[in-house]
Amino acid sequence: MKSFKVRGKQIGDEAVTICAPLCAQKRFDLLSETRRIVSSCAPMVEWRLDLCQEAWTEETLQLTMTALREVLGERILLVTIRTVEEGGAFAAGSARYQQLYRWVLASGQADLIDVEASQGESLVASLIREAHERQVGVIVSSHDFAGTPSEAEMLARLRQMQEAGGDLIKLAVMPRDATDVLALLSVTTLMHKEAKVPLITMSMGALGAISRLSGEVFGSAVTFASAAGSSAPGQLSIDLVAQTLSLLHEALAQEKREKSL
Ligand SMILES: O=C1C[C@@](O)(C(=O)O)C[C@@H](O)[C@@H]1O
Repeated sequence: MKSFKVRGKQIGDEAVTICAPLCAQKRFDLLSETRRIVSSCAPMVEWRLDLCQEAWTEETLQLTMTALREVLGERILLVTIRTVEEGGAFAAGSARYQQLYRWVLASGQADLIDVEASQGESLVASLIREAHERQVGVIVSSHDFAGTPSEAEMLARLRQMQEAGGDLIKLAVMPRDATDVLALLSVTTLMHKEAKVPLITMSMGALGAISRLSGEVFGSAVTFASAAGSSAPGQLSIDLVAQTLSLLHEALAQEKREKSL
């Protein structure tokens, strides 16, 4: 697996990066929520733009992005518009989807944007091109809140998102039982071996929580954990996630050191 450098930090090297979602529903609450996140250990923040109910104009969005950046400092800022079809709140259609992302890119404040693969090849390709012109990275993503597809289907989706040109690729699925969690982890390990870009996967809900803690073992580069609100079922509190990740990281690092002696 390759890593991806963003804002001077490497995503996809050994240690898993923690990303805290910013879920404010009103523009008025955004900065106070951002300050709560900033007081946590999150090196990366995801602004869920779809959750913030506001009649955005280019001006208000850019002012908001600038204000967010001021509070976030050097933390990585990912901006996400999650559609209703994939578990989010955005229902305004693809023209508005593209317009909002264009304004986000024009603000010069985002480090990464999340583009759903289901938006279709041509929209995904043009958003990737526009993002790259502004040195912004793109996570191409796919979410299934209704279930966990077969391993073959999950692998095919991941390969397709890599083909589409994502700098990172992300798959979130909902387990019905423990076997579904194993299927997601198994696909993650397989893809981790062949992928040319960092991979982010999660099995959602309480059943899948283990997948949010075990990225270093199976090959998922980023985990979403809650510092000021949760954006998906199964997200755990950031402090517990950070402790568990470092426990596992230290165990793996120690074994590596011992083997190299
Ligand atoms: O794609 C993802 C992953 C996620 O759905 C999760 O399960 O943690 C949370 C979303 O905010 C994010 O955009």
